Amino acid sequence: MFSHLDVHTLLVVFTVNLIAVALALPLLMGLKVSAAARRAQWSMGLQAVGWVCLIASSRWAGTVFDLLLSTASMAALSASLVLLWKALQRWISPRDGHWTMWSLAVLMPLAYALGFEHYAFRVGIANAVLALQMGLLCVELLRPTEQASWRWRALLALAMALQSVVTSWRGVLGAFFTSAYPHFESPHPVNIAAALVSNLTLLLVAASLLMAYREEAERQLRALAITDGLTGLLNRRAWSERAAALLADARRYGHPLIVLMLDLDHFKVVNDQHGHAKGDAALMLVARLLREQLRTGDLAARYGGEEFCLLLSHTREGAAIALDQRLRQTLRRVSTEELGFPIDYSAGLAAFHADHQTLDDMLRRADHALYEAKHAGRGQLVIAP
Ligand SMILES: Nc1nc2c(ncn2[C@@H]2O[C@H](COP(=O)(O)OP(=O)(O)OP(=O)(O)O)[C@@H](O)[C@H]2O)c(=O)[nH]1
Repeated sequence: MFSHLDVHTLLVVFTVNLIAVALALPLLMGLKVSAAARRAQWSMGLQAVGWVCLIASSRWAGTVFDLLLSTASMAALSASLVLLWKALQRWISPRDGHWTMWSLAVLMPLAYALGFEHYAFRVGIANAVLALQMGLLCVELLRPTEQASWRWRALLALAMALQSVVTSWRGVLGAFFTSAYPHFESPHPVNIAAALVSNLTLLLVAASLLMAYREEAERQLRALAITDGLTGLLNRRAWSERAAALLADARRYGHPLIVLMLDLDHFKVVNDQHGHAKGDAALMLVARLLREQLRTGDLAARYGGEEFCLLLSHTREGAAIALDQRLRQTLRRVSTEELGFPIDYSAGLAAFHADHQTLDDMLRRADHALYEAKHAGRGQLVIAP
């Protein structure tokens, strides 16, 4: 059915489409994108360079240009898969393994160039390594993860699996049936099928990369909506929603729970004496220390300008007082070391102890205790009755 198709034309069409996709991605995504999206863009760009070099190499078959261009092509194709791997690491979740991918991308073109005179060897090894890299990408994509939707992962995995199969076929033909596949444009049915599959998988890859990029942008927007821009802590609204849910759990299961409100002391003086930038640095430092000191499950928010609010779940008064002391000492020491002046805060603590209490009740009690701490001379914790 496909025997009248011409491999050279199919591969040229594929390469033209590949160039179009490589140019369209930065246009559609923009140039100021995340590291993952940038790597995906470069991956398609390198793949296009690889195919242009490979097709150009056939013009100078058997010459030194053939050696140079086809080796460059193998290097570019293999490196493009490494970049795709690195994009996936960010989009799916960080996982080691890029050293294996990089080693393959360095060793394969080297072996290809050194064994250039031995067609069966170089075609076999190049296609085997490319197919292996695609297979590894496919496995990585199919690994269960909560972080990325299965739709684009499945689409990209399908593309990688198909491409890996046809690339292995090419390798087997080149290595063991050399007379049937004397060059990469040979009109062998397997080669025609491979060229058709490449055109199909290009579409799948482009679509899934755009879906992955959109998903990442949506995730970033959602994160922006719930976090404070300066400190990266939860903002007041997000904290209140999550705190209300934790409070409902505490009420249902009878867990102890604490609300702790912190307000930095004499912060206006910090801004006036050291400048607004140092004031911002102080707020970021407090946020960093809170992140370091709190347990998973606790919630920290920047509640107002220089006010922070903590919800400590499964925590009794004694443990909260110990946390306050630890945090206060660390803040005094680290602010002196890093900012050049000490920072302290006043705090109000409210423990959950009455079944009918709402989050607003606890916040009111904590706020009142904080007010008393300020009036009692600052730099201290007051426990609400
Ligand atoms: N640098 C910086 N300063 C902020 C930010 N938000 C609020 N502030 C400052 O925090 C200061 C709060 O001042 P006040 O409410 O008078 O409180 P204070 O000086 O800390 O005094 P006490 O709370 O009574 O100890 C103001 O000078 C605000 O400009 C911010 O995002 N960055």
